[in-house]
Amino acid sequence: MSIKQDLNKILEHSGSILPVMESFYTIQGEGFFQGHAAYFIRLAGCDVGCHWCDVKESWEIKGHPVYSVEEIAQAGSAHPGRVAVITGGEPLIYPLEQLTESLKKFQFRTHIETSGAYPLSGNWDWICLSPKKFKAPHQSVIENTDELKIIVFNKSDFDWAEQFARQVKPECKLYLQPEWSKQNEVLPLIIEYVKSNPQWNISLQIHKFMNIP
Ligand SMILES: C[S@@+](CC[C@H](N)C(=O)[O-])C[C@H]1O[C@@H](n2cnc3c(N)ncnc32)[C@H](O)[C@@H]1O
Ligand SMILES: Nc1nc2[nH]cc(C(=O)O)c2c(=O)[nH]1
Ligand code: SF4
Ligand SMILES: [Mg+2]
Repeated sequence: MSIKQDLNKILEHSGSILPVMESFYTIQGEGFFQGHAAYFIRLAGCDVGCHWCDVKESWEIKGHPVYSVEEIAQAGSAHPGRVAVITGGEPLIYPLEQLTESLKKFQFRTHIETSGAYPLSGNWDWICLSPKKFKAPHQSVIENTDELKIIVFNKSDFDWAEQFARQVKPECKLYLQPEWSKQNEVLPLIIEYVKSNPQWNISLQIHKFMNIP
């Protein structure tokens, strides 16, 4: 079955059940909450197709177990941290109201990592938008973004980043994150860019340096 057919089967349940590739209690390695303990829930399924995606195993829905939103939230509640980060895959391919409602019942703060390629759903304490050239982000996500995180693959990405910086709300945090395999090449450019444009910050994927999930 194609991802579309697998997706439609899940969508019949209106977000009460979701496919989970993995979940883990770790340290947020990126962006504004970098260094904070957080419970990550990685939903399966993405059709954005970034060629440099560091979790391509998350693209397919098939083969990943499906759980109720209560089971998903309950599993995380065993840990002392009270930040839940929903990532993927592209989490917004699913309606996420029921998941965020369940997480709130367990006193979680709800954070999302998204490309914004689908309309916003769910009740979020923090929205991190990492827009992609391969599928443009929805206005509903852009206007509610708390943190804009641009992946820098080459020097043309700085102008591209500024297009989004103009669209987010004024208090939105701005981050430039090197594409992992291009780090040696682009990090010096990012450093110079941030020194000249101090409204931007650098985000490195510190979990990869610490060898943690
Ligand atoms: C795997 S994605 C999942 C969430 C969502 N699909 C998205 O792209 O925002 C999680 C974060 O990792 C970033 N990311 C993915 N591959 C990367 C890479 N090779 N280097 C740096 N960041 C990467 C994404 O841009 C996103 O901010
Ligand atoms: N530690 C850690 N921090 C992260 N921040 C965003 C991640 C993601 O894949 O969404 C991620 C991840 O995979 N691990
Ligand atoms: S949108 Fe996110 S999960 Fe999907 S391919 Fe791009 S980086 Fe990977
Ligand atoms: Mg990751």
